[in-house]
Amino acid sequence: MKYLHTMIRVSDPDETIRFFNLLGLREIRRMENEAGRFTLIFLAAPGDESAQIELTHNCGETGYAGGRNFGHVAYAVENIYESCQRLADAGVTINRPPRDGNMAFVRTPDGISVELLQMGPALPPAEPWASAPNIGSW
Ligand SMILES: C[C@@H](O)C(=O)SC[C@H](NC(=O)CC[C@H](N)C(=O)O)C(=O)NCC(=O)O
Ligand code: NI
Repeated sequence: MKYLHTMIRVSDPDETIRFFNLLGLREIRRMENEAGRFTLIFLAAPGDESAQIELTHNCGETGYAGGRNFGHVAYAVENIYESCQRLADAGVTINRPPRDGNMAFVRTPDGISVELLQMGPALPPAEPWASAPNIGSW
């Protein structure tokens, strides 16, 4: 068996694509279904195209409230501080800052939790992250 993708339903596909673009993912294909009034958009990191996230947008459907049964999707990043700074500069809330130089959590525009993990060993503590508080329900 081979892992293919995780699917999340999204209220605003363009806003969600912009979010994942900040993480370095790029759209690799999309499927419009006129009859079903939905669009599927697949994104992956260049060089890691086999690990995809599928965005499902149902026309006119918004206001998703996250089910407790879904946890998060996780990505390994080259530099957790640079990734979080890029997200923060773009207005994304860093809900669980990388105080330990290793792990951070953010959320997609619909509130899906995304874990960011430092590739390899944790980085040394660095401000502003070392003393940054959790934000929101974390
Ligand atoms: C292409 C393949 O990866 C799919 O996931 S298609 C699965 C299919 N999706 C839809 O019908 C999208 C619109 C639907 N209204 C929805 O919101 O899912 C499907 O069977 N979805 C049902 C599901 O529970 O995933
Ligand atoms: Ni699917």
